[in-house]
Amino acid sequence: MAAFPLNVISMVENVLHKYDERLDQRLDERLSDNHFASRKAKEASLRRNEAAKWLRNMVGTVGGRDLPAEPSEEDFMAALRNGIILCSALNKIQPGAIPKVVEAPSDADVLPDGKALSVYQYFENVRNFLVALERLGLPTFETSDLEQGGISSRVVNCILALKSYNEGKLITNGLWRYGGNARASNLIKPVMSKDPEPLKESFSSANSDPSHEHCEEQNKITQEYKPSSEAHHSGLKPASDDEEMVDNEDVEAKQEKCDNVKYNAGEERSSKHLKQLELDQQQKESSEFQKQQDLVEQENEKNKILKQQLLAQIENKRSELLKQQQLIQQENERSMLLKQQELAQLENKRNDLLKQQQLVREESERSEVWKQQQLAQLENERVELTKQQQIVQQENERSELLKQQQLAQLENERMQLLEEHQLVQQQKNERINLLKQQLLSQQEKERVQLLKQQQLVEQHKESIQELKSMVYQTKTGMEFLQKKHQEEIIHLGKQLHSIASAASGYQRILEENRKLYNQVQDLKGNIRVYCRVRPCHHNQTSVGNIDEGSISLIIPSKNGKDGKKTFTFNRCFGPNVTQAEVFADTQPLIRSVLDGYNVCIFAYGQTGSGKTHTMSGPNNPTEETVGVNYRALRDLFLISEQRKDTIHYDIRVQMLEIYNETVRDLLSTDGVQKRLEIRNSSLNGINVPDANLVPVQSTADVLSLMDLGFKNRAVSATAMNDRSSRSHSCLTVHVHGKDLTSGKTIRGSIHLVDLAGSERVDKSEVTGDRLKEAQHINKSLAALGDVISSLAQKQQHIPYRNSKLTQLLQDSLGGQAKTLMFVHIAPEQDALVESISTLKFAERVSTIELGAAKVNKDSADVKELKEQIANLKAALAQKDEEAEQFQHPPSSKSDLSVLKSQLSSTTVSSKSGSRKIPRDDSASSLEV
Ligand SMILES: Nc1ncnc2c1ncn2[C@@H]1O[C@H](COP(=O)(O)OP(=O)(O)OP(=O)(O)O)[C@@H](O)[C@H]1O
Repeated sequence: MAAFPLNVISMVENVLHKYDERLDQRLDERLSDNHFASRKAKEASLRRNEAAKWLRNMVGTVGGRDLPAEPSEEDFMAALRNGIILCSALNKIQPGAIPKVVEAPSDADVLPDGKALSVYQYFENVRNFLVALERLGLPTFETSDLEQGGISSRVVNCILALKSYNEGKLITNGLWRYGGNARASNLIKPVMSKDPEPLKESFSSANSDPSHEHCEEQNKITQEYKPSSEAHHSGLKPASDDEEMVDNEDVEAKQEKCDNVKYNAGEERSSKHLKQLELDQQQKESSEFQKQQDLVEQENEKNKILKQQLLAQIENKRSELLKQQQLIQQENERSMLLKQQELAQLENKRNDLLKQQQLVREESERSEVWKQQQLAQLENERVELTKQQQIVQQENERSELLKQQQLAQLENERMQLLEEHQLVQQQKNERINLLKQQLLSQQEKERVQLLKQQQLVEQHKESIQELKSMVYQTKTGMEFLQKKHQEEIIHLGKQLHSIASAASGYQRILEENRKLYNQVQDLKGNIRVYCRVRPCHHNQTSVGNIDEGSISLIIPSKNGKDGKKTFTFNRCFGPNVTQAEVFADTQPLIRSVLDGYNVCIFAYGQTGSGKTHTMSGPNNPTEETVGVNYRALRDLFLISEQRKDTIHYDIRVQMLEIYNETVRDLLSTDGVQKRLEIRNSSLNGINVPDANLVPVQSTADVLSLMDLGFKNRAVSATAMNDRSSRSHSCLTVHVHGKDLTSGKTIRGSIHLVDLAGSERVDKSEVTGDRLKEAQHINKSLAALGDVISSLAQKQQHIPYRNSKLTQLLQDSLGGQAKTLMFVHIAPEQDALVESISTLKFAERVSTIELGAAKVNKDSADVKELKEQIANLKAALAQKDEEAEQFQHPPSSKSDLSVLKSQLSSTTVSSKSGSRKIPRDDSASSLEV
């Protein structure tokens, strides 16, 4: 947690601690102050109430109407301020003690000036009262004590003293606790009284007979409670009936008391009674005290509860504060965490975005390059197409022209023949008509000249004979002409037949040509091994001399004299060889695939030696740097396009991966990587039925499928190369062709195999899964070596079943199949051991010697084949000539119907396939 919240917490804790301390202190102070003050107030109010109660008893409720039973200090002072109640009470105790009391006007009485009596007018009452008290020796107070702000306790003390005096006077007739001295008693005189006797009387008889005293007392009491008329006379208002009754009861009780006293008269009884009274008084006081103590205790109890409540409240507040602190702390931590998470998320998002941007950029660059390539390709195709269209058009035009010429010629001939025929017929008719006319005239003449006519008949017979012979001659001439035409038409038919057979011969020649072509490929070797050295990453190269067919490695020795090891292959490519040069020897095999052969191209070598570079090219390939895969596919589609008039090709693609001896479909789009089985069927040969076999129309189609395949391919990191492929990938193009003339079908395929890195296990510093992968890779590569070398040695048993790789490629690794292996080595000095092991493997599978021997052995055949090809070319030239001849129509005339039938049969045979007798010049660059 940050330092800031800690400081805050400690500060809050300090403040709380101090607050607690102060709170405790104040509470204590308040409790003590409150306790004392409330106790005092309580006591004061008790005393005030007691005084009020006594005064109300003394002056009656009516007289003391302004004085409530339990008055507040204010009310109490206000009620006594005019001194009437005080004077009345004193006069009750000591009648006539204050002879003149200034009375308050009754409610009905209204002063002349309409105002209440002023305070000063009552001052007289208070002053007289105080003087009387002084005389009685009772405690007094200042007149100002009755005003607001005065000391009420002094007034209350004074009244309670008067009360005690009265009680004492009633009971002990002068022995009372406030004074009790004779001086005080003697001093009591009526104030402003003209008749001081009553006072004198009462105080002078202080030590007289108790019974007398009691009687006196009774008299006084009786006097005190005289009928209302007397009370009225003494200045007090008459009491109400209830009050009167209570007073009477009091009087009766006192009377009874007096009677008892009388009854128990005597010193002893009197003293006992006094003691009893004192005890009562003490009990009363103690009960009073007890009450006060109880009140104090109750107060304490209440204070305790209050304190506890306060403490509980404080505790609650403290715990609430603590909770709030914790919540704040938690909130701070949570917000810190959230901030960190947000930051992390933002960072991740930023990284993702950067990656995506990078990917998008790469993708767009790549697609741009591909677009350009495709555009170039399309342009080429378009140009090619235009050329072909032009050629076809010219051919059509030429044949159309020929036909028209022939037709025109035939029409001319027909017209000529018709004309000739009509002429002959006309001559014949004319002659017949002439003869008829002559005969008619002759008969006429004969009729006329009978004799003459006989002679003439003889003459006519002779001329008819002549005419007959002439008609016969004409007929014979016609027949001769007819015959001649027939012969000519038959000759034309023969010519057509020979042209048709020349066309089919051309197909046969093409077929033979294909065979010869592939025989030549065979002679070059069915298994060919090429070595390729990639550019060195630093100066210390282990590669010595590289010539066309061999490569030597420099073997350093400890004695400083370096050794040299040479390896021989079909061809060796140095670091500066272009991709086109590498592909040059592969190119003829693409035609073989379209001729129905199986071809297998491998890239072998340790990780980082350049396998992918050879097969696919660098990361962003250009027209010059694209690899074998692209070039092979480009040629495949180009040749199939060139042959489209004679053969229809169906091309399909499969892309498989062999990882840890399991076959997986790299063109799977559902994301599920199933383990696939390799099957061998009599119809389709070796195949993987569950893998996707996608029909393609162009190189672009294959490239997009390859992209999908590369994405699906398992690529994992090793200590040597972080882009190392740990599986074999196999792109297979299946070609199914149908000859449009003969209906024959052709099946061929090409496998483009990028093998997994061939490095040794110990050097890869791998364990666990990686070790298992490496073991599987090495095992399958060894199995491939075994199969190829067994094939090269023409052994009886070929161990195809030792690995999934050889099982999968079985159809393309034997018989007529062609195998090309590009062996890659890294030229660096530290890769020397690996390079030697790679080249040894390659030499083992290489058939260079066998191929060479075969070339030597069959060199005569090659010559013969070359001669055959030359002969075939000559034959083709002859056929061309014959075709040329066909363009010139026969000059002789023959029967029209025969000619027509010959022509119609020629057209039919032309439709059935010999319409065009191509030399296929456009394909000549690739074909042979
Ligand atoms: N003939 C070459 N000319 C220029 N650069 C090359 C050549 N051959 C390989 N390289 C470069 O060397 C590096 C490693 O090559 P490449 O990735 O093709 O090796 P590899 O054997 O396919 O490795 P892996 O087994 O990891 O796939 C790449 O950067 C590649 O571009």
